[in-house]
Amino acid sequence: MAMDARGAAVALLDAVLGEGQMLGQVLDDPKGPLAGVPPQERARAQRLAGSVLRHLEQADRVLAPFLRKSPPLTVRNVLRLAVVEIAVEGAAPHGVVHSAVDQVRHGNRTGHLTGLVNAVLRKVEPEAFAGLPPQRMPMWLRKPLVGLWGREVVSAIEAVQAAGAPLDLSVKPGREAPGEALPTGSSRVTGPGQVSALPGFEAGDWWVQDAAAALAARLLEVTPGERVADLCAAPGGKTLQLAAAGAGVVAVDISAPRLGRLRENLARCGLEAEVVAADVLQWDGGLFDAVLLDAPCSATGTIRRHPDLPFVKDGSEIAALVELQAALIDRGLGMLKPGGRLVYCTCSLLPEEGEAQLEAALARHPGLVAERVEIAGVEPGWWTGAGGLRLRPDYWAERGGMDGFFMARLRRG
Ligand SMILES: C[S@@+](CC[C@H](N)C(=O)[O-])C[C@H]1O[C@@H](n2cnc3c(N)ncnc32)[C@H](O)[C@@H]1O
Repeated sequence: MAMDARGAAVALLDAVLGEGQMLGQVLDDPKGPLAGVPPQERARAQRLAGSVLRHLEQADRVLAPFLRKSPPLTVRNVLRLAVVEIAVEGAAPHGVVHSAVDQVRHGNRTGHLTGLVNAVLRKVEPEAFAGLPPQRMPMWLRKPLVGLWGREVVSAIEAVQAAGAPLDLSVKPGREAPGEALPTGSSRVTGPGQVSALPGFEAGDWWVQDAAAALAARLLEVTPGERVADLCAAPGGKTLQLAAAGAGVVAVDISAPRLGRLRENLARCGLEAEVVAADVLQWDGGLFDAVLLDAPCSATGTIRRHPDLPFVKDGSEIAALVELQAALIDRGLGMLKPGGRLVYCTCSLLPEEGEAQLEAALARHPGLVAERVEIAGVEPGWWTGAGGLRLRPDYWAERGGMDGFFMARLRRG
């Protein structure tokens, strides 16, 4: 029997919480647990698993009084899904309980736990959910952020993360996109739906890109005809912006599969760029008027779109990333013509991948300056004293927030 959306959601949760896999990895794996699940069911499963991961702490709190002994992970995930569906998704309890019992009955060596699942789900009070604070970030991330911005800001970020992310679109000049126009020029679509079904998708009038991410290319302010390198470019949101602004773009990334997506995006939107598969640290493409460097990072600014991240990452890779980011900055600066500019950005909340990288780059390169420029919709308070732009998920909280990002524009003397 083909797996339905609930079964697929539990399989996703098992892979994230049991095997430390990211949701995208599991969904893209042709031999993974979701192989053969029809697209609509997969999409619903992804949405449900995401909702559970955003509310796992509360679900466990609500379930705890009724579980003297912790059942196997897959049964816990069935219970968590049921509680979240009722309390957060507003599903009818009767159908949810019936489905949960059914899943456990037909599961791998879980049939003997149907009675427990039935009894627990009939006792829990999903209303108890409402009084609980939003799920906290893991301590390795939360602690430094509380030190930096205080508890209130961190709680506001967590509230935005729990609500999930709307869909932001960057619009090709002269075209239109559905949704609400944001102050920085992106369009925001709320509510679930298939991206490819939105008006203008086939025509390539817009592409999906978080509103905060879209500010990096704006900060670079390219003009038509400039030679621009987009380093670490795939899947290409920023390449599309630079190409749409009329620059001659060379897009470089180390990952061939991700560059495949970049090429698809260029083709759909009728835009052009030279695409190079290479390690930026080894690549020599001559000199450029401007460079955009979107360096690999902890991606801790994207938790509202990637609720699996806090359960898979533990911060152990950050030191190596910080080293790589500094090497990439130095390489990118070396590609600039005299007087050229480089925008460095990361979708990280952590200062070592943002503010501290700016400070260290300025110290390593005498004559280098950080430039602050006017960007429509960017509030003065988002700039740091050193001339970087710190974007936090709780900015525009009432509208659904934005990704956390740090970006800075550096000019070579
Ligand atoms: C944050 S993502 C880039 C997102 C992209 N700029 C966009 O706007 O769609 C970071 C990218 O860096 C690439 N990458 C990591 N190390 C690299 C290296 N040494 N050389 C080139 N690309 C690298 C990864 O493959 C990944 O696609």
